[in-house]
Amino acid sequence: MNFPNPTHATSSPSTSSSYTLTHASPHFKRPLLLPQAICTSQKKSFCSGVHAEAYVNSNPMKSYIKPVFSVEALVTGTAQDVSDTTLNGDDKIGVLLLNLGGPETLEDVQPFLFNLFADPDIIRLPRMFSLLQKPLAQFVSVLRAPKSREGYASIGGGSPLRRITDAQAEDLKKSLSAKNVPAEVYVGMRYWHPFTEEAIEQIKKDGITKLVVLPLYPQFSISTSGSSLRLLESIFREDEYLVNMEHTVLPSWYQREGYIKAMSNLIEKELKSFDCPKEVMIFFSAHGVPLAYVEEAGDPYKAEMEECVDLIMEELETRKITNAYTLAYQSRVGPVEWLKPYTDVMIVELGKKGVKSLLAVPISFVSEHIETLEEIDVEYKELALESGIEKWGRVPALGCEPSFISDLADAVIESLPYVGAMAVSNVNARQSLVPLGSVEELLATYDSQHRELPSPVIVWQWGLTKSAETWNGRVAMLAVLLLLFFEVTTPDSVFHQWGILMSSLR
Ligand SMILES: C=CC1=C(C)c2cc3[nH]c(cc4nc(cc5[nH]c(cc1n2)c(C)c5CCC(=O)O)C(CCC(=O)O)=C4C)c(C)c3C=C
Ligand SMILES: [Fe+2]
Repeated sequence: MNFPNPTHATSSPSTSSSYTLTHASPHFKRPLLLPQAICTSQKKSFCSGVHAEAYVNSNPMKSYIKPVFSVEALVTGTAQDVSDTTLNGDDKIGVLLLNLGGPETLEDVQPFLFNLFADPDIIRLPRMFSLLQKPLAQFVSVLRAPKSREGYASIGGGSPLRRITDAQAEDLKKSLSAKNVPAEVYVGMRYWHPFTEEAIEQIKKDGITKLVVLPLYPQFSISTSGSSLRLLESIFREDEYLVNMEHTVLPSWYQREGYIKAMSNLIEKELKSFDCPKEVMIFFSAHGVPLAYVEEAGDPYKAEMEECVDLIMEELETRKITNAYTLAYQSRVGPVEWLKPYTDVMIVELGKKGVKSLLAVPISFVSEHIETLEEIDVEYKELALESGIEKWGRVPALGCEPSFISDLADAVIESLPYVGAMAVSNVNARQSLVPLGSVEELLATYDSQHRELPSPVIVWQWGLTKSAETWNGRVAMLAVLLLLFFEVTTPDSVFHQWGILMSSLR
């Protein structure tokens, strides 16, 4: 194995005084888990003469930060030099795009929410109560559905996520083909159609031999890419075909130059729509996660988000754009502490401080969805205008932006030399041998003890306001407590049977 010497691929963030840094780490201090950019790049030629930038990480345990990722190969010393790798003529390449999924109609909303809340990476109950996951998901989804349905009704009656992700898949396929890498691109959603299981069935039918797994989240979180990869891992583990299929995972890709440039282009363009672009505060708004995910389970989400924002601001600075900027976290649910600062609180504060122009930049997701179209465009805009901010703008999500799609295609091509087989015939051995190349390793890095996490959803229902939702929440809480009580006091709990019944909702 011949790895290049580590070098710093990213320079330290600008400390230009023209930036107003209002997020939590004023001196860009990063927690220990933060990816240190210990990689270097080499130009290599492979795959029908395609030139690609291949990144090789020198530290297997930190490989999650790199676009090209195969911990298992690195750990076992089987990583190949890129130049040694060619695709043989019989190879059929597949790319699996992983995404969240969203309800397509208002009738889909409750079962979609059920799937979301049934995910232990969203609500992680204490181990002894894990059988209550489905009854609880049913309960919470029924309670949440009316509010959620209202939101989806206001954006046209359903989530645009499937349509946009399908379009991204199609464009990615075209872009790969234009770069002389013919590949099939599949979409596997976590909580709604087309489910990951459906995508996998198609991958098997099509006889794919090399698979690149690409979660459509630029930054890694246990609750998003982590959850999708955990599901994928369990599907792989059960299946002889998949165990023998070569694959690799790109766990997060926010550091890619193409992505950073594409985001910067959108921001630069949108700034021009203001009368005085220099006076606009650039307001990055990321989807939040409960604080415990980061502080207790080791989710790198916050660190990756902060670094991502730094990289975008550095890129803008090279274009002489040195606006003040802020990073805040939106969409929190309930009084458990989520990542701070909160978007709504920050908007009010900025208004009080006399900020007059704000450009919102959704940063954690690459498609328009309910939280851009409703939460940012309607709720936060209204709040901003009430708070004294006079001019409001919003950067669109990347969607099918050609330079972004082209960069995703490059990321896929760069990862091809790192696909590796996990051909283990012994089922028991498979359990301990990281079936999905790097996935288990990756999850173990952050979530090694699979600790109990605070359940944002139950607590979120337990508010102190006098709204109807609060009363729903209190009833919900009472019912949950009763459920738990019966579960531990009755010898043959009825809730087991509920769990079985509810699995049919999937
Ligand atoms: C990086 C993005 C996301 C993170 C992190 C994330 C964590 C997370 N989400 C919930 C609860 C809900 N999320 C919902 C919708 C939703 N979430 C994301 C992205 C992230 N979630 C997206 C893109 C969407 C919208 C999909 C669409 O249909 O357009 C919902 C449902 C909508 C609603 O009722 O508000 C819930 C609920 C938690 C609890 C969580 C972290 C633990
Ligand atoms: Fe969410």
